[in-house]
Amino acid sequence: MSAMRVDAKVVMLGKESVGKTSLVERYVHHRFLVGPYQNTIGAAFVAKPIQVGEKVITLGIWDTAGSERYEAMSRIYYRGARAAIVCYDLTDSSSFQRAKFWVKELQNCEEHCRIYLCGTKNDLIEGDRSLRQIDYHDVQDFAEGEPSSTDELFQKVAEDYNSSAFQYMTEEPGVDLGQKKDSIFYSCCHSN
Ligand SMILES: Nc1nc2c(ncn2[C@@H]2O[C@H](COP(=O)(O)OP(=O)(O)OP(=O)(O)O)[C@@H](O)[C@H]2O)c(=O)[nH]1
Repeated sequence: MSAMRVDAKVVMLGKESVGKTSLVERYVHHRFLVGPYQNTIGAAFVAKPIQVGEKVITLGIWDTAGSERYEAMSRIYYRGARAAIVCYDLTDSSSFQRAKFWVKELQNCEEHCRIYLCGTKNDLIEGDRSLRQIDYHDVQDFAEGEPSSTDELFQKVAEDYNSSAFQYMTEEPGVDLGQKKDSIFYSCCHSN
């Protein structure tokens, strides 16, 4: 089996059980995990080619373990990432605090990493609005965007990477390609 060339490293971050693995499974394998919840140990990797215009961009997606026990390992996995999908569970306010922790850390440590904040388990709040613990206005202070499908989220990651790589080739040397601190993209993923 030949190895696939990865264009951009993407890291999934967020509190345990927010649904990072499920999001990746849904996107890459079009399946929703059933059965008892199995927490990720360390991290899992999958490469996913995505069509962007006439090009194919291959994302190397690292799905990290959300348990705080593995926090030091997650730091290793986000190093050099061009994008981070920071997930929180819309029905769990503590997961939003944890997401803010990762956003701050990435902003301080990985200036070329674009940040995508993703609210998960939208289906639960669609079934019962009272379960919602994080209001859309709470995220508006530091992120902007629209509810989107999992496909749309990863497509945006690939397109943003592609346009920043293009900028890199055409801009003058010394131009800062880091994401502006106030331009975090927000997505509240619903099933495709
Ligand atoms: N209702 C609902 N449940 C979900 C959704 N996504 C994940 N879950 C459930 O939440 C639990 C945790 O999902 P995972 O995808 O394993 O969570 P994780 O963030 O990868 O967890 P760690 O590996 O511990 O970091 C599982 O029981 C999933 O079935 C969703 O969109 N809706």
